[in-house]
Amino acid sequence: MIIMQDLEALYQLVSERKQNPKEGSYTDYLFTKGLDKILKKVGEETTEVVVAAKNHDNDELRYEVADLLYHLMVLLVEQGLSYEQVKVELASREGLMSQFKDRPEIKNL
Ligand SMILES: N=c1c2ncn([C@@H]3O[C@H](COP(=O)(O)OP(=O)(O)OP(=O)(O)O)[C@@H](O)[C@H]3O)c2ncn1[C@@H]1O[C@H](COP(=O)(O)O)[C@@H](O)[C@H]1O
Repeated sequence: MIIMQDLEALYQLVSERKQNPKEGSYTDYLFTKGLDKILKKVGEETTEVVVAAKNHDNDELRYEVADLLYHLMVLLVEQGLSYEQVKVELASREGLMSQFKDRPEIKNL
């Protein structure tokens, strides 16, 4: 059993499923169904995160955030965007977040 220590490892596993489909794999099922199905799952899991947070249910929130992160990794692989590119984007924002009132819009940097 692989222990998913971070999102990079999860992304790699999902990516591997895309390259080498495995029968009975839920990830393979999503790729076979295609983008619309993946997007529906992202939307559904996002809503479940919102509801869990609204209900102050952190057990549920933990579970739903994990579901959402997994489905986001599937979306990245489907769209051909690497998790590394997301990390680079996050890194480019370092040091900007504390100046939230006067800082320029991230898209204008
Ligand atoms: N992290 C996850 C993960 N999180 C959630 N899920 C699946 O996401 C689905 C979400 O549940 P839902 O009830 O919303 O959906 P469903 O009713 O099962 O199916 P649909 O609504 O999509 O038709 C469940 O079937 C979960 O098993 C995941 N499936 C896989 N992974 C990881 O991906 C790896 C590879 O999985 P397989 O591709 O299945 O081998 C696993 O070892 C895990 O590490």
